[in-house]
Amino acid sequence: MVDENAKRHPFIHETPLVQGCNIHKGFNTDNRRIEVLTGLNFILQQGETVAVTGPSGIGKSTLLHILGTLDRPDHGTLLFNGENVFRFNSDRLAAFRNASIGFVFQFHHLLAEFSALENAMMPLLINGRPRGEAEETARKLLVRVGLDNRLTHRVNQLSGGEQQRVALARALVLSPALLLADEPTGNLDKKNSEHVHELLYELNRELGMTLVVVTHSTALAAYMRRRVTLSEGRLMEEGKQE
Ligand SMILES: Nc1ncnc2c1ncn2[C@@H]1O[C@H](COP(=O)(O)OP(=O)(O)OP(=O)(O)O)[C@@H](O)[C@H]1O
Repeated sequence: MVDENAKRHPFIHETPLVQGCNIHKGFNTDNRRIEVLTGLNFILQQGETVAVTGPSGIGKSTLLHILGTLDRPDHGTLLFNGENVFRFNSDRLAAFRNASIGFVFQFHHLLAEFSALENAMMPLLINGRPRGEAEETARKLLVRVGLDNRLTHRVNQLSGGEQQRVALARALVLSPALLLADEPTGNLDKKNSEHVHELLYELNRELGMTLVVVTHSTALAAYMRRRVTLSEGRLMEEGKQE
């Protein structure tokens, strides 16, 4: 269907997936306050891939936690599909986060005593999906990330790279609109890192989720179509690549 408004105003785009307006965040430490984010403005379009880089301690994880709605800004608004999510009550915010945002962190918080399949199924079961459906969805994603032969291995029997791929499958089972990754390959060797970089790239192409990756790795940043650097509390755009 043709959007009449878009036809009249071709320069008006659809509502962005995420819009951050004047985001401020600081912390009180001992008897001192540090201002980490000092007025961030950004837009994340549906399906785009963004690398966030910047020196250690500059606030990259802080930004990712706010994007993931795990932490609130001191000032400013975060809109998802035009909705101010920090106005949701805590139950609605938790349900929104569960359904819309996937997380892949360096320390992936998998349950070591459970199998790869059980870990990947977990978000679906928590979401109330029937066990059979949860198992099938999780199995498909684990096969997709190359773990066909590791489905019933316990997490503590898997290599670091394999564990990170389980974490990736788990983050994607609910088809989130936004996938947030914080140093997803920070503890992996070169070969395993490269595999996870390729997977992130390919899964974004196949599934169309928006992907934001915080990384010190120039190799991983190079896979993202957009790169931004956090510097002195602000975001600087580094350029685009198609
Ligand atoms: N809960 C907190 N309480 C106090 N200070 C905090 C808290 N969380 C983060 N900080 C401080 O805020 C600053 C930004 O931290 P953040 O973890 O976001 O940096 P980063 O850019 O992700 O660093 P790295 O690349 O080393 O992981 C740091 O100086 C950190 O010590």
